[in-house]
Amino acid sequence: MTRWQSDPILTVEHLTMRFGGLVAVDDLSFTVGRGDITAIIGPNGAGKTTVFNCITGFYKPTEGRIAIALDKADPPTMDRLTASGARLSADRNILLLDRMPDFEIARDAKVARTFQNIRLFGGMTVLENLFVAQHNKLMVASNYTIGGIFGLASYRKGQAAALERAKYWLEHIDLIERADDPAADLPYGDQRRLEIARAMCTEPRLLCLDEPAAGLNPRESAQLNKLLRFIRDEHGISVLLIEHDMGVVMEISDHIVVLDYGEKISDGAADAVRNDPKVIAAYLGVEDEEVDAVEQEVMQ
Ligand SMILES: Nc1ncnc2c1ncn2[C@@H]1O[C@H](COP(=O)(O)OP(=O)(O)OP(=O)(O)O)[C@@H](O)[C@H]1O
Repeated sequence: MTRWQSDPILTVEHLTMRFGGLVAVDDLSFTVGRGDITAIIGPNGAGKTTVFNCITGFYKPTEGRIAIALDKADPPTMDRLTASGARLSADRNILLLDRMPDFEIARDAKVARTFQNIRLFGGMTVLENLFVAQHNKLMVASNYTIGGIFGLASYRKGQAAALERAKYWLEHIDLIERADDPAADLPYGDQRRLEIARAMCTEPRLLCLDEPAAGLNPRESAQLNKLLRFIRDEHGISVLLIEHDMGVVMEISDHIVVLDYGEKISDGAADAVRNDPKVIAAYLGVEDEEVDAVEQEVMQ
């Protein structure tokens, strides 16, 4: 059994998102395996970003359930939780993201996200960008008081740990030499990796990346692949990404979910999805009736 079947960290069930009369996501169900790199792919307008916006709390889904399981997911517990109207199960193992505002999804469920367009603080240094990402943790260490910031040993310890974490990620994205430069001065590919490092400084459980390879040259794409593999293999973090660059998707994904017009048309390992006639048809833009013909061609 695959990890997305036996140990899902994220379970999306019957997710529907309507904007007026437009159904952007239509009864979508899929899971994300713990420790897997999972890609959501599909043609423009397929609903990928809308799915991300529902998972990260930017949109409240019209219908459906989105659950994070800290440890092994247990469907009966999930059902009891849904029926109870609460957002956290009694055993504190399952969180229902569709019932949480975005800041709680980031803070409590530990879902981190990057966006299609780069959202670094361009005027701040590279190091400062990684430091501000840890603001929440530092505020906890200060006991949320000014006295804490100036006096508490826990704050000083938290500050030292935040710096260590920032340094660690700068070393792993090969930007330690640029730590004091403004983030806006970095080449585009470096800025993309810095955004991912910034998300990693929040110590997420699930890292959601919206088109991380967009605009990268082949060398930068290779660096990105290496970083994402490192995050999965050395840190065991589950990664969910939206990506149009099929080179990146096929090379690093353990699991691929394909959307078209808001519906799931394929779901499986890279090889299965790559050869799925429905996926080929969606990308080539042929009509439904022509899928059979495409299937025949692929099989030959
Ligand atoms: N806030 C919104 N209000 C109205 N319609 C929206 C909204 N957000 C998305 N849509 C529509 O929902 C559909 C899915 O859009 P979405 O951005 O999720 O697709 P996508 O697969 O991410 O596309 P792309 O690959 O081009 O980024 C599109 O028809 C889009 O116009």
